[in-house]
Amino acid sequence: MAGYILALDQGTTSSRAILYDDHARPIKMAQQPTTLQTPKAGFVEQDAQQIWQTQISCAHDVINQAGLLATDVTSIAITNQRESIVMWDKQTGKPLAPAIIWQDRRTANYCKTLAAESADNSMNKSVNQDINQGANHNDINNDLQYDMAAQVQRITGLRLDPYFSASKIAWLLENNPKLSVRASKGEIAVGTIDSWLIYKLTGGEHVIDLTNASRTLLFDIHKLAWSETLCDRFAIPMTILPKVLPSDGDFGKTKKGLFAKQIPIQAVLGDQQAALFGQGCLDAGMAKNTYGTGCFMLMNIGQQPKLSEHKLLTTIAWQRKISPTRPDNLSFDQILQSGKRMLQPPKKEVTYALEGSVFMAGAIIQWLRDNLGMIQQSSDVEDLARQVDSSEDVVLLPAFTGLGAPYWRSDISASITGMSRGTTKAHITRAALEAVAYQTYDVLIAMQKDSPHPLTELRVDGGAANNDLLMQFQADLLDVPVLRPRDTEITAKGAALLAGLKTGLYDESTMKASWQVDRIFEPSMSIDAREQHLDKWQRAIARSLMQI
Ligand SMILES: Nc1ncnc2c1ncn2[C@@H]1O[C@H](COP(=O)(O)OP(=O)(O)O)[C@@H](O)[C@H]1O
Ligand SMILES: O=P(O)(O)OC[C@H](O)CO
Repeated sequence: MAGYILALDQGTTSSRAILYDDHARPIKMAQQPTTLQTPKAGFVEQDAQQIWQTQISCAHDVINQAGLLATDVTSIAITNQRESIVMWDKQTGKPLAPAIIWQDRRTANYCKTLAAESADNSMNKSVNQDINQGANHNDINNDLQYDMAAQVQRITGLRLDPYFSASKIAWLLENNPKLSVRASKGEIAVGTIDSWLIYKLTGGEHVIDLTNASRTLLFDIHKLAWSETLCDRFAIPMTILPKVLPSDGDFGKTKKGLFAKQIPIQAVLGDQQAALFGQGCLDAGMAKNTYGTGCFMLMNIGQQPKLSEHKLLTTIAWQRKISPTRPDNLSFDQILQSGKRMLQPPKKEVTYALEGSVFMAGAIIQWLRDNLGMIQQSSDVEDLARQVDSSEDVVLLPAFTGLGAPYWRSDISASITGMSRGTTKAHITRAALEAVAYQTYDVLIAMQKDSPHPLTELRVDGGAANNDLLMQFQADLLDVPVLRPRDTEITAKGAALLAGLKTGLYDESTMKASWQVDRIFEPSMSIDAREQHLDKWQRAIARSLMQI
């Protein structure tokens, strides 16, 4: 079978389109930057039309640059920044507000108030109904009164935090009475970035994949459906939410005239889930860390949605149709002769992941570049940091938008401490890189407590994973080998692989062959040095948590 898969990767800082051939090899990429707006403290927005325009323009460019025709493309796969939301008019498709981006903290107080609330009786009743109907809720005692945050975690696997979509949608409705009225009349649609792109690509489908739905704070990860209880709690009419499909579902075809032929959209995954898939972390216990704008460590935990006891998230890694395997010793003829009972339909299997979300990683480097002008481009950071042997006592605590996992403190701010008269920008940039690795260390420690699987290696990807100094320091801190694949555009590849496996363009051997190691960073730091580093970080964190 021949053909190409067009993967669309809509990230926080850019839109990308990559074409993969029938061996899942990337043959061409087009990329365009997108702009973040921060109109007020805590607000982080993007122009939804710019997201669409850059994405579709990359899609056209990459096909042209590869010298292909749209007829050569068998499927589109989409992967995207998660949690960010777009609200649009169902009739005209016009965005009704700027996209609110995952980093936005405008709803911090709202979430804090909700988190402090005890669930009222009606809420309890409703949640208990959810609990009784759902098969796999962990540790549930119906007699207990749960507070809102605990209920949110039980239903969604997430935390009551402004990071997720629900409070962003609630904010838009609350602050725009007209929108609220129109929402109740079913005139508007809301969705995450995958939904928005699919709507624009197909000219009207209002759908979302399960992994993106699992980041909204409105989705029951046990029952695999929108939670009526949480939609009520956030006052979000369920009619404005998209229809949820499996990650390898049929998301519709591109509308006529967009490409020379109508191309089916056959796989959609949130970007971190796509990276887990693309890194080949298909077995429970395998983990990856993506160093992009933020840093997201995900560990495959298999088919049970175990809730974290250490402030991590439980999220849906993917839902795929799995064809039942044929009994080894029987031929298809024998199976047919023994009756149709053995020919079961494909199962839809859900895989879950534990996740530690760190809000600022590569974004710290952007801050050094754009706000302090210390470097011209992000990749310059390594040479500058190498001008000194250590960051000495300098610690950069990157709480620019609060701290994510495992602290979840939206109320603390960023700081640089430990500077002396001799401190140079090289020390500060080195401390910035170290902060990325320290945050990952904190997530890993929480993950090890939650998971029965000891981490034996960490697969890495994302823009900042190209930084050798950072990757070596990461391996030293974690004390496990860090494996960087040759192709660090793993997010797009993960989505493309899923589409190819669904359509039969790829098989398991394509999947195996597509992951090749570029470099293994072996831990080499002495125990003493490692402890000194960690001690310096932990003291800075402790000081900062006592702020306010
Ligand atoms: N060599 C590098 N060292 C450290 N950070 C880098 C380097 N190259 C890129 N980055 C950072 O990586 C991020 C871009 O990575 P990418 O995976 O494209 O992010 P996203 O998908 O979030 O848009 C930017 O924040 C940039 O500052
Ligand atoms: O755009 P990225 O790669 O920084 O990813 C953003 C995440 O999906 C946010 O949860």
